[in-house]
Amino acid sequence: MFSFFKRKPKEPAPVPEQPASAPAAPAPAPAAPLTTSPAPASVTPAVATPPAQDVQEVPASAAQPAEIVAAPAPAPEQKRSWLSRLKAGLAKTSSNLTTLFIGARIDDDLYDELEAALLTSDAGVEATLFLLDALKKKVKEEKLTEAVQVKAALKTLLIDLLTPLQKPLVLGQYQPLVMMIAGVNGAGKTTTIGKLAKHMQTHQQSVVLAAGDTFRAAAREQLTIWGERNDVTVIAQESGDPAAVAFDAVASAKARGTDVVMVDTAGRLPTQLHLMEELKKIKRVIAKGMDGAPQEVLLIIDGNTGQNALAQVKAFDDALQLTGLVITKLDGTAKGGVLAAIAKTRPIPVYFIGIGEQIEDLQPFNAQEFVDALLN
Ligand SMILES: Nc1nc2c(ncn2[C@@H]2O[C@H](COP(=O)(O)OP(=O)(O)OP(=O)(O)O)[C@@H](O)[C@H]2O)c(=O)[nH]1
Repeated sequence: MFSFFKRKPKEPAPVPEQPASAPAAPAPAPAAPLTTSPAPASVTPAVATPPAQDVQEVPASAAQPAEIVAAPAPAPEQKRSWLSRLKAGLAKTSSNLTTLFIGARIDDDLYDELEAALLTSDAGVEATLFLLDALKKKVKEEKLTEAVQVKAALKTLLIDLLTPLQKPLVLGQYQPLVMMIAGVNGAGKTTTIGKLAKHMQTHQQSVVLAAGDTFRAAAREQLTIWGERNDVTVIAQESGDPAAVAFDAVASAKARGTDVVMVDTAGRLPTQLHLMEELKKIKRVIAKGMDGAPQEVLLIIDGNTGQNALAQVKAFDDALQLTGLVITKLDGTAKGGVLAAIAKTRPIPVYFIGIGEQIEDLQPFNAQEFVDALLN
């Protein structure tokens, strides 16, 4: 049910036929500029792959007016299945946050319990205090008297807090779109790349992968085998310069007119400064291969990491200027509140969340769905 948006060229407005004697038709109004306002969360693929000679390094939007067209809505049963799996995945975080409302009176004890529950869910001090303050104000202003109303008010506040994180990953804006993927060891980088590549393929996007995890030969082999099985070109090198692998992948995509390049990188801790420098170098070298690339720099975060995730976001963002996050392994974690911490402290778009190992377990982040699953 992965929802995509398609960017397609705008049809020129039809010019009505004029009789020879009629005054000249007025010049057509200039095409509306491509909207940059956030559309509903999703990945956004684009126009069909152009032939290699048409490959451009400027945004397609600059060359050709385009519009974003929503993909057809998913079948209701697929949507239900995702929502119920999301709910099941978030059950641990959810039970901490919801049981305290059962039969509760609205008093200091309730607020204390809620504070403890939010902190336990790793919402962090800043977001927790912000939510509690706003909630107390709302309870007073709206004269709420029932715990269930307080819970509903919390839901509204949480949706408001998380909605700025909801942003689509736009595909088709660049040829190719170059995505660099970073994160600590085991966060789910390679798995996420695989899932995204499959989703993109089903939406007629050609993909090339750069096996930039040159530390582990096994990682390179794993990606190469995966690519062979799934008909995705994988650029890998025996020798270990991840920046060179990324550069080659971009060159290959430009030559072949491939839509998307995803550059895998080896896992590293933000405290390993020389490895963070290596990431910066990979980014610089990609830019030498294509002006403005990588247009997307994603950090993959293990949802079980809790507050440490925030430290990761800050460190990787400082080093790489992240454009998006993917939060994996939200299934089975009690720390799903970390999204609130991110929203309050470093609101970088969360393009996708993962709740399992299957392809369909990675979906665009939707604040309303997420909070519904958390607080219902
Ligand atoms: N339960 C669960 N497991 C996941 C999810 N995403 C990834 N995994 C698992 O997490 C493990 C690590 O995933 P990888 O994709 O290898 O992680 P990585 O970041 O590439 O790891 P390194 O290459 O070691 O840095 C694998 O067993 C994945 O199947 C998820 O959303 N839920």
